[in-house]
Order: sequence, then C-alpha cells, then structure tokens
Amino acid sequence: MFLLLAGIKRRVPMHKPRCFLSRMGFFSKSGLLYWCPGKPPYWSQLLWGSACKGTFTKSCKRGQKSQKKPSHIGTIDSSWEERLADVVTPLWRLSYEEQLKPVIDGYRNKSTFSVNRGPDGNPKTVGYYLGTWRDRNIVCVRSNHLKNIPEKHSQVAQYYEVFLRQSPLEPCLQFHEGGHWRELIVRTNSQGHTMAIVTFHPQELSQEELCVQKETVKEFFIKGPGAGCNLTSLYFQESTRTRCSHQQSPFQLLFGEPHIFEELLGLKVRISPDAFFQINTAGAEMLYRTIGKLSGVNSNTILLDICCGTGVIGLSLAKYTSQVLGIELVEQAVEDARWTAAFNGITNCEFYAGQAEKILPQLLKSKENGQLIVAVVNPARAGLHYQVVQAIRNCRAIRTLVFISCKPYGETTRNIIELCCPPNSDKKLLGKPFVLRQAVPVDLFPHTLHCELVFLFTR
Ligand SMILES: C[S@@+](CC[C@H](N)C(=O)[O-])C[C@H]1O[C@@H](n2cnc3c(N)ncnc32)[C@H](O)[C@@H]1O
Repeated sequence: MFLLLAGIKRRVPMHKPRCFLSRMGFFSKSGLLYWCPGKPPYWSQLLWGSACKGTFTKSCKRGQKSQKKPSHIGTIDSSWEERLADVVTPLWRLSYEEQLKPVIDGYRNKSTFSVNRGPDGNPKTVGYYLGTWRDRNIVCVRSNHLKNIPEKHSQVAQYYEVFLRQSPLEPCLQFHEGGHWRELIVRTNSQGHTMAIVTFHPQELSQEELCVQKETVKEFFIKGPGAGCNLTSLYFQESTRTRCSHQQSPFQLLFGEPHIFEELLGLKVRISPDAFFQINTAGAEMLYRTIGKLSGVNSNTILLDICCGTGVIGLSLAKYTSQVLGIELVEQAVEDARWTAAFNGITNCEFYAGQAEKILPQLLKSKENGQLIVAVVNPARAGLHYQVVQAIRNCRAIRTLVFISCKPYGETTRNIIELCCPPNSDKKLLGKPFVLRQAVPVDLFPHTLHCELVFLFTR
C-alpha cells in the first residue's frame, strides 16, 4: 500500500537511463506492485541526471582498453584522442544498443559457495545447496549456470572443488560430524581483481597441522592448478561457527593484496574481507544516487549515515553537506571508510565503530545545536534496534530520514510503524511522527525476488 501511495519508480541499473520502465507499465517483484507513471521518454534522465553513466558492463568494463580502434584514430595522438573521447563521450566504445542495455547478468561482486554432498553423493562438491538440514535432504549443486554469478566466481569455485577432492582432509558438512573444509567466498571488482576466502574448521588440529593446510591451499592457487584463477589475494579463516567476524576469528592473508578496491561515484573505495559492500556495483551507484537525490542534503545539514558499512553513502555526499557522521558495527568496514575518506581527500567525515544503538543516543545529544540532520539508515535484514528508532524519533534536528531496505517487510515494517505512529510516552516515542513521502525501488538483484527499496520520510 505504501508503494502505491508513494507513486513508485523502479530503477534498474542500466548503462544509460531511458524510458525503459514506462514502456513496461505495471510489473511486480517480491510481491510488490510497482506503479510506473507514464512519463515522456528520458524523464528519468531529466530527473536524475546521468544517473547510470559510468557503470560497467560485461562487454566493456570501466578502465578496460578498447579492442578495436576507430579508423580515424592515428598512432601518435591516439591516447590523447581516446582520453578526450573517454571524457566527453565515455560510452563511445559500446554500440548504442549496448549502452541502453540494463546490467542483469553476472552482476554479483561477491558469492558465497557452500561445500556439501552433490547430486552424485560426492561430499566435496562446491556450489549452492537445495533442501534443509532439518529434512536431511541437502544437495549441493554447482552454480555455473546461475545468471547472477559471474564466470570468475564459478571458476574459483570449480578450482576449490578440485583442491578439496585432492585434499586428504574431509569437508565439514555439519559441525558436530567433524571435517574441515568449509565455504568459499569470492569477491571481485570491476577491474577483475579477485579475492578468495576459504573457511576452515580447525577441529583438533595443532598449529603445525593448520600451517600445513594453509600452505597447501596457498600453493594450489599460486603454483598449482588453481593458478589459472589469477587470484589477487587469498584469505584463510578458521571458523567454528556459521559466520565469524574478524574480531572473533581473524581473516589470515595467505598471499596477495589485503584489500580489494572499487571505483564508485568518483571515489576509490577500499573493501576489507569482513566489510559489507553492495553485491551489485553498478546497481549500488544507482542506489546511492537515488539516496542522494531524496536526502536533499545541503551545506547547512549534517548527514548521519547509520549502519554505514564502508561509508560510501556518506562519502559520496560529503561535498554537498557540512559534515558526515557514520556509525558501523564492523571495525574493518569503519577502517575502510576512514581510508577511503583520507585517500579521496574528504575531511568532513567522522566514523564511529560499534553498535548504533549504543553510539547514536550519545552522538545525537552532542549535536543538539540547532543544525538540521538528515539521517540515512541502511540496516541489516534484522532491521533497526528499537533504541535507534527512539533516538531518531526523539531528535528534533532530524526532519528528513531516508530508510533503505532490501527486505521491506517484517522488521522493517515494525521500524516504520514506530517511526510513523502518533507520539507514545509509554514507548518513549516522543517526537513528531514521520510521514512517508516517497518510495523508490532499485533493482540490485535481477533474476531474484529481492529488491532494494528506498523510503523518504519527512516531518
Ligand atoms: C545493508 S548493510 C549497509 C551498508 C552500507 N550502508 C552500504 O550501503 O554499503 C548493513 C550494515 O549494518 C551494519 N550493522 C549491523 N548491525 C549493526 C548495529 N547494531 N550497529 C551498527 N551497524 C550495524 C552491518 O555490519 C552492515 O555493514
């Protein structure tokens, strides 16, 4: 209902905005009905500027050199001519048809592969699994055919499987059943750099035995059959739980560059193994531009980026606002945000590491000097902690709130009700209620039911 009232425009990351959606009329994803107002061609371009320019495609990734030079380009000055063309007409290497195509395949920059019994019963199969533990019907299926996974990720997964099958150690299918080799995470950037993270259950192995295993997997990917994957870095994490943070069990760099970098909205962004980063880079650019437009930040406002991850939302808007304050739980992500700020010469940002529910109430008290605050929240699927909702609601300086959710139901609905309900002293929700003004879906996950939804609230 929110969505229909708000008059939603769906955004799909494309190389170039065009009147793609208005031709499609009504369509739905994740059970949501999207309303596409019949705007004239290029309305989105007019409204959102060059929102999609500079996003990468499979056929011509940013930073890649052209395979074929146009005939008019000579030899001596070609680099200058190409550079000029890159600045004035950055999409010139693509046919116009290609420029208009949305990026819908192989868009993931991160994939997490499980290890389990395949359809042939081999327990050293690397892929995604079907079935449930409860029903004891898990089957792990190789995922090369999945449209959203890039070839590079599937290649690394296949070689990890080759490695496992030649290893004398067993995979860890269920923690209590023993075994060692666990999931594989692959991260890539738009330049093709690849970070792989192998997780391993140490069980009763000694430090020396662990060192042997680390050396074996390292050798496999540097000098062995896995060398063809051309990994930029390989990490190893000893992990006795489903997921461990770097604090709980450090990511150990076996070789290569400790970080992966991405170019986004004119920023060079650093990403550590433990840091969250939107899994569709081209889509993330579109998402962040949408957030920027909706937020209405200006040089008199403070931008509060709650659950900021590597800080890209705040950093990309820093030049339009007087100050950016970011809060994030994962320390590596906060270190990335600080690095990205320093590298890109951004000086009006501060990032706080820890739980937003602990940091935010104090932080807002210290900022009650009358300056308007625009809050952007992009919480994990569990939604916002009640204390965060209370702190936002009770802070008079916050009149604009941009709420981003990839799961706009369940906890998000609860959060929104708490933000918008009449004042309630029993619940310590005292400030004026927020009112939903707009909701914009941005499809970061083609071929799936998921979608990011950006809500604009004001009061
Ligand atoms: C969906 S991500 C969004 C990250 C970032 N805004 C972006 O767009 O890349 C949610 C982030 O919230 C962080 N997070 C989860 N619980 C948190 C908490 N209690 N306090 C602060 N951050 C939290 C996660 O570590 C994650 O980086």
